[in-house]
Amino acid sequence: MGADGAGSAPVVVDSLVKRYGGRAVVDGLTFSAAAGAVTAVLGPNGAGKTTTIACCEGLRRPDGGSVRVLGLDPAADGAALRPRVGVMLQDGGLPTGAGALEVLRHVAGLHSDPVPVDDLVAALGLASFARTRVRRLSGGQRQRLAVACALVGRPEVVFLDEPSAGLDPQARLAVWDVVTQVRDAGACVVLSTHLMEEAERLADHVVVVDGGRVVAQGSPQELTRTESTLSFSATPGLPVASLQAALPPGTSVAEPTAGRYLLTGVHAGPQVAATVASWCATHDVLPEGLGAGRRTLEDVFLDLTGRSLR
Ligand SMILES: Nc1ncnc2c1ncn2[C@@H]1O[C@H](COP(=O)(O)OP(=O)(O)OP(=O)(O)O)[C@@H](O)[C@H]1O
Repeated sequence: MGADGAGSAPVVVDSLVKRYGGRAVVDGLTFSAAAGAVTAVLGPNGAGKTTTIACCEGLRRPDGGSVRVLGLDPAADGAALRPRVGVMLQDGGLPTGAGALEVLRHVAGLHSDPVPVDDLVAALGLASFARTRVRRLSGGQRQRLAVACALVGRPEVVFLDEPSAGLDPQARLAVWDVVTQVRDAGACVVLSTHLMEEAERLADHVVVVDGGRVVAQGSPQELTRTESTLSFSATPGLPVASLQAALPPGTSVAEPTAGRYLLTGVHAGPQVAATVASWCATHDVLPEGLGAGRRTLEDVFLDLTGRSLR
């Protein structure tokens, strides 16, 4: 979705560059995020996700390229965007002296048609710490409160920086449910994450970022689609050209990370598996985990960058 109709999308990031001390930590990043969809900016620590989201929120000024949110410049048009955009910062950014519910009520009061606070309290499990001061909340509690504050104003666009980082599995599911509801109500949700599962479960469009650049983007299905893939693990440094030569023409064999072998361009049927097993036997190699399967986003990232997301 996200890349289609980019000109009219609620969020359009075009060739964004952000430098710190002369180093481009965001280096020509382009993507757009559609209404009624979750767009996940997925990448490892330091990939530039927070910086990108901060530029979208108007908290950082781009050094190059442009960001448009609802057709406006977030760095210059903050006052016009504030009522229409929900923001959740990675460190919470909440007043620490007030009680959790007090903070949420206060934020709700800034909006003309807020979501009933009790609904968010129930959906995100905030009741048990409603009266606790923000500074005394655990990281996960603070995180859930920050998500509630980002959503309470029924924003047209929501930016969530690592919304479920540090949450226990139950709280994570609660956040995913709420985000899905907001998306289904028509909002444009942009979130950053390094959690593969979060991107796979939540996102309609995934922008895979590494070193401040987009290395791939598409729906999780598009990114992981492949007619057939066969993989196995074995001793690093096997002669892949020799294995490739033993397989049907069009097959390609790669070792994206040491000791992990990936076959693409071939129908991964029993014959191919048998050929791999036989080649391994000839080379005195035990192929562990030899099997066909859909690639995960983790595989995609690994294949594109040679590194793991975690
Ligand atoms: N204010 C700053 N001054 C200098 N360098 C910065 C600043 N903010 C971020 N960086 C650097 O920019 C790079 C990208 O950081 P960013 O926080 O955008 O990455 P990220 O993808 O969000 O990572 P994480 O998953 O760890 O939050 C990192 O190398 C970081 O150290």
